Amino acid sequence: MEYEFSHPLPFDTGGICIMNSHASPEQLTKYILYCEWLVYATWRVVDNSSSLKQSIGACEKVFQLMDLVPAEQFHSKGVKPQRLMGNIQFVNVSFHYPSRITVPILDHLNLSIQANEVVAIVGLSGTGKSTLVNLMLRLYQPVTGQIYVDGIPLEELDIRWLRENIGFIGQDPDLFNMDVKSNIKYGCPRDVKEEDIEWAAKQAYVHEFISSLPHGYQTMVDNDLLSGGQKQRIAIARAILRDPAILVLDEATSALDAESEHYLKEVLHALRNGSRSKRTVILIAHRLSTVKTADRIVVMDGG
Ligand SMILES: Nc1ncnc2c1ncn2[C@@H]1O[C@H](COP(=O)(O)OP(=O)(O)OP(=O)(O)O)[C@@H](O)[C@H]1O
Repeated sequence: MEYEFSHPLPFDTGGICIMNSHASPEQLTKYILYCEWLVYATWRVVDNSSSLKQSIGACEKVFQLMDLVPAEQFHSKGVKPQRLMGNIQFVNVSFHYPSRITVPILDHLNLSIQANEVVAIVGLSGTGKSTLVNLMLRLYQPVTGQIYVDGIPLEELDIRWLRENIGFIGQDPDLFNMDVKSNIKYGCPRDVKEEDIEWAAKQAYVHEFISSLPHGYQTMVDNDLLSGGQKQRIAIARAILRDPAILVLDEATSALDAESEHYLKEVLHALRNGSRSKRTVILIAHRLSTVKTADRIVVMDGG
């Protein structure tokens, strides 16, 4: 609006100046153009000022986050054994979430998982299957009891080292908006070759699917382009590539079609029998077909 109304003023004053021989037509043209640019620039600045204010607000939040001191557990420099074998022991573990202290989730749980064992954890919804994994990843501390990994109490281990050695694949893993190869490589701390990426994809039974994409491993993907089962298999390949001693897989409760269910069964079979890929596998299972592939089934019932 202001931009449109700016025209009459320079024309009127300019016209008077030309008639009085105070300015030439060329000077008037320049003057009008400069006025237009000035008004246009001012108008754009005013127009963008609200988003500028929003950006300043967002920056403040980012700087506040950057100033936060990391939690105490990330400072601790615990034990970093040469190699993780993958033995896990829960001894008399009881737990309730800090926000719901009156609701016990685990009550004196004892569970021993041997290295290279494939254990399926089953149970009704809300019985504490994911909580078990949360405790193992040290996202929470048991209220009483102790968790041991290879015989070492969990809190004595370096937390970064521990988490680097545990691969976790959630029910609905996220893919990043980049090509499949980079998605599989993401977070891998060592240098990997193309063959390693393909090997991991083959282990996760997703190589054929990736090869059928228009640009194979170079195809750009994101969360919305692939099905839940395809995303989970790519996430399994990502986890396998890191070669963790312990792999935790939370099987999707929904959105897993028959084909993906079949593939998942094959993946578990490969993880159990593949010579290069021996590791402890904990499967939070929701389907009988996948449970059958496990060495042992643990039933969670009332903590
Ligand atoms: N962060 C949390 N804070 C408080 N309560 C929680 C939290 N996470 C889970 N719970 C509660 O703890 C109980 C056990 O939850 P958990 O997710 O471990 O069960 P689950 O067996 O894995 O369930 P599902 O099969 O549905 O995934 C539930 O009652 C849940 O509501």
